[in-house]
Amino acid sequence: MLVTEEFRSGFVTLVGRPNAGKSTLINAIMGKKIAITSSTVQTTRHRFRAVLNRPDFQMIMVDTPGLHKPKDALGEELNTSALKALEDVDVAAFLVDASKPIGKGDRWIAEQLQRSCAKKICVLSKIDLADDRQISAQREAAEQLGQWDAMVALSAVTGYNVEAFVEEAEQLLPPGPAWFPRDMETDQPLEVMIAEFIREKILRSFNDEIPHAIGVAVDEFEYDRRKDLYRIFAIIYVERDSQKGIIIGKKGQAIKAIGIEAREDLEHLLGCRVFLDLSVKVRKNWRRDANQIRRFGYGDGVA
Ligand SMILES: Nc1nc2c(ncn2[C@@H]2O[C@H](COP(=O)(O)OP(=O)(O)OP(=O)(O)O)[C@@H](O)[C@H]2O)c(=O)[nH]1
Repeated sequence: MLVTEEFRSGFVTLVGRPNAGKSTLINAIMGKKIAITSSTVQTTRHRFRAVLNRPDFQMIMVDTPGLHKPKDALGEELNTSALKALEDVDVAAFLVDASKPIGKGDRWIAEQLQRSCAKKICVLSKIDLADDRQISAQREAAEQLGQWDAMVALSAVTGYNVEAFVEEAEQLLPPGPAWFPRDMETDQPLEVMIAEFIREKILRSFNDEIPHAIGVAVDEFEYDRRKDLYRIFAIIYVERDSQKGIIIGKKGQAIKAIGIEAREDLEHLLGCRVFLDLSVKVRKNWRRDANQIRRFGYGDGVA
């Protein structure tokens, strides 16, 4: 590609408390589902990149696991991964949920951020859930948290001001050539995306302990050119026999429903029919086992 003087490119890391809306914002910017989202905190376990290609810039967005007080090895790995993503980035976007009071967690993240050399944008997210009074109070409170190069109040669900965020971030990117191929949208391997799309359906189907206790791995996937069909064999790992029973459900109803929903999403992602085989295995206490966490690719995404 011809690099003109005006072309800008660089890395924008999104950080915030769990559930602040980071993954939803990335999907809204990309105009398609790249990241999984759910109301369960700690949905994001992989640090991955989504690449926004426009004629005059390339913006590489880094989604990070929500920063929080870690309770186990998985939590620690996720925090380390998110903080690491602040090193060597051009822009850090700090998401603060506009509909919730600013808390200790937000203050701690803001402090970490102030140490980074990156340009900083404060994003007030989910403003569709807040009224004008709340938004302006949140704006004032966010200004007290640190020095920001820009502040944007937006809703990733309605799309309001999403483009304004992109424009602000673009202005803060340095001039430079594209770092990634111009047709690339994410650095997540297909296998990882498939496992994540399946995990999302489980997060959305169960409350409480189950979402945190599961890990999903693709055991095998192959494309049948003749039938234009992907055959995918995936394993859902749980920590206890009782959890296995819950995932499978009465007469296999629960796992069947997960399979149907996941298959629809995967057909959209892969652009062809999908045969999906899901099985459930117990791997005791995998969340305390750093090696197993890495095997799943959670945290740094390094298997
Ligand atoms: N109403 C509303 N809901 C939103 C908005 N953005 C995100 N959400 C919801 O908030 C929840 C969390 O969104 P995510 O994008 O998964 O949040 P996250 O910051 O990536 O979460 P972690 O993976 O836990 O770090 C989901 O249920 C989203 O649908 C928004 O602009 N408006």
